[in-house]
Amino acid sequence: MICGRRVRRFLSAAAAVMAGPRPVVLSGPSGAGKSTLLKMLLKDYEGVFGFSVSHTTRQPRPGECNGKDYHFVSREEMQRGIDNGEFIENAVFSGNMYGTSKAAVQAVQAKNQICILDIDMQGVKNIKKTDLNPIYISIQPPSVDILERRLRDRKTESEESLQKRLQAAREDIEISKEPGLFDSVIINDDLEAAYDQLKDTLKEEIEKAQSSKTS
Ligand SMILES: Nc1ncnc2c1ncn2[C@@H]1O[C@H](COP(=O)(O)OP(=O)(O)OP(=O)(O)O)[C@@H](O)[C@H]1O
Ligand SMILES: Nc1nc2c(ncn2[C@@H]2O[C@H](COP(=O)(O)O)[C@@H](O)[C@H]2O)c(=O)[nH]1
Repeated sequence: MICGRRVRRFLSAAAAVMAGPRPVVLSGPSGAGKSTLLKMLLKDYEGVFGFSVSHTTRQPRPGECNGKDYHFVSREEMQRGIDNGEFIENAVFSGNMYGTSKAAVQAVQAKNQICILDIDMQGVKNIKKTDLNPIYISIQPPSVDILERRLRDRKTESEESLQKRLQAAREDIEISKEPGLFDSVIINDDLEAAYDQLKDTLKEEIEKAQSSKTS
């Protein structure tokens, strides 16, 4: 009996190792600081994290790279991929289509890296229906007024897009308070403090990923 239990424990530990590190979902309002924080992680922990490159139908911003920041595609191409079952999740945000392809996640997991998904609240709800089993982290702004200032200063949005994003942000701020929806909710007021909190939340996974690289 004890032996059976030990074998089961051994097998489930072995399965966890074989499955690789748990992915990480970073969500939160547009402009809350998700990309800023994830770029810090990717730079400081080279080879430990890998970014799940989403598909989108929105136009690239100055400096954004196709295949690195997003796969920029037409609505027709995106819809074809969705119809062919190529996406784990997809959503319409501020009038544009976004989605996480199975290939994007597999490309990171094949390298045994911690896969980071930067997705909106609809994506969070849809990923919860899958067996991806990520760590869910919400990045929140200190207030809607500060969020608006950051988005305006970023100079990436038209007035129409900015207003849509602010409306989605108000909804996101409310939904993110739902108990159990996120493993951690980080208020990005001071950037360094928010980054420290993010690293602390991911400490165990980072250590596991680092030790599996050296062993
Ligand atoms: N703690 C902070 N204090 C001041 N400015 C910040 C802070 N964090 C991020 N920013 C700035 O706010 C703007 C929005 O940040 P960022 O682009 O990372 O947001 P995001 O959540 O990834 O947005 P989106 O979902 O639209 O891609 C950027 O110009 C960034 O430099
Ligand atoms: N559900 C998904 N949401 C995504 C995905 N990729 C990005 N996003 C979210 O969209 C908004 C807007 O992004 P932006 O780059 O246009 O500012 C933001 O909240 C992202 O998190 C995705 O694959 N699925």
